[in-house]
Amino acid sequence: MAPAMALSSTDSFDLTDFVINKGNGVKGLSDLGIKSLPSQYIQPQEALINIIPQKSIPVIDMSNWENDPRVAESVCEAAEKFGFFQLVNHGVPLEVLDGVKDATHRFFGLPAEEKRKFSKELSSTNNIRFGTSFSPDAEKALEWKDYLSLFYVSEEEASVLWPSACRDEVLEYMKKSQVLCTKLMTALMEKLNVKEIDESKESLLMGSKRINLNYYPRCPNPQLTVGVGRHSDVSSLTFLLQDEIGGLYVRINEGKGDEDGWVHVPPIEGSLVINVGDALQILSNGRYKSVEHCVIASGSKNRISIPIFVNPKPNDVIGPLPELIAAGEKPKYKNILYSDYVKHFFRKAHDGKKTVAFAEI
Ligand SMILES: CC(C)(COP(=O)(O)OP(=O)(O)OC[C@H]1O[C@@H](n2cnc3c(N)ncnc32)[C@H](O)[C@@H]1OP(=O)(O)O)[C@@H](O)C(=O)NCCC(=O)NCCSC(=O)/C=C/c1ccc(O)cc1
Ligand SMILES: O=C(O)CCC(=O)C(=O)O
Ligand SMILES: [Fe+2]
Repeated sequence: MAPAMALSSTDSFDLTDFVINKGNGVKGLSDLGIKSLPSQYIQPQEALINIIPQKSIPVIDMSNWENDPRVAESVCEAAEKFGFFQLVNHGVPLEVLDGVKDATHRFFGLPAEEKRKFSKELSSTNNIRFGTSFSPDAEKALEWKDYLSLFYVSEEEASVLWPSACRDEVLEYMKKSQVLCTKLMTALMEKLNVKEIDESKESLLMGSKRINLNYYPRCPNPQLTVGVGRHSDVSSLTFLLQDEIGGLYVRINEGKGDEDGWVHVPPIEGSLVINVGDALQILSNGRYKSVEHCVIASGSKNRISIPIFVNPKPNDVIGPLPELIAAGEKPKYKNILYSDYVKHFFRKAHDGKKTVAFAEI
């Protein structure tokens, strides 16, 4: 490791150049051994959260999925009430989960010049992007996170273009989680009286996938910044694999008096965290909740997480499902081209639940 450094505003060190342009990311900063947080990462006070220690999101054991309908019922209930739950005994092999976690460390352990080949500026395709923070051009304060984002098109494209340090393990994880994805979507749809997932529904619910590898290095003054600011996902469902460090917080009882606050999602070995995204909130006409969440940085450990965002296809038009409107529900959202919705999300800084207002009637 490089000798410990103190960066201050008087140093001639060009942080943007080092972190963003040269591809060192916040991992590069952390590896320098800096002793205090650079001012660019200091978040305004309102970004920091009120934590409720005694509450949690549901943990659902899927062992009896096939012969006990109460398991599917509890998934639907959790998606309605919390928008977030953890699954254990979900059927995705533990070796596959360990494999993709190792691969994530392998990718971020590459030299900056290697990772930078996948940056927006140098990548040969928009479907692959290595970056830092969320939307550095639009943010008042940067976020303490590096990422690799992979939009899945085909095995062929992945085998040619994805980084070899993580490609095989990422593909295996995506493949092995598909059965679980179909099970959950089928149950969530049945509860809405949508009996069959035909080709067009399949496209709307799970027509495209993006996987992100997130790296949150050890941070000096972690309480002054965020790993990821408050946001809701724009997916239909997100499958999140986190390591043993912790730091993910979910909002509960939004705006409902003094219970309003944030609960920790404790790491459970072998579990997957599932959350509803904006697309499913819109499709279900607000029945399933896409809930705000954020990540607090760690002062002592390097954390990784690996979300699979299961989405509509970019060219799908999303809006409340026709079955719900036919049953007499008043639509709460307009029909909107999904790629327009996603572009709107990516072009601004994280701003809690505000993205969905873009689709509200
Ligand atoms: C609109 C997409 C994303 C890109 O299409 P494109 O034709 O390549 O469009 P652009 O290259 O013009 O990208 C639009 C904007 O999004 C930005 N962007 C393009 N991918 C990215 C990218 N992975 N990352 C962060 N900016 C990007 C991109 O930089 C650009 O911003 P700007 O340069 O300011 O105009 C297109 O692939 C699409 O419709 N995909 C649909 C499936 C999809 O990706 N769904 C999103 C699931 S991701 C999700 O739910 C949550 C993600 C998330 C991620 C980080 C968090 O901190 C929190 C949450
Ligand atoms: O790192 C985590 O636990 C969550 C990350 C997240 O919310 C996201 O990538 O959308
Ligand atoms: Fe998220």
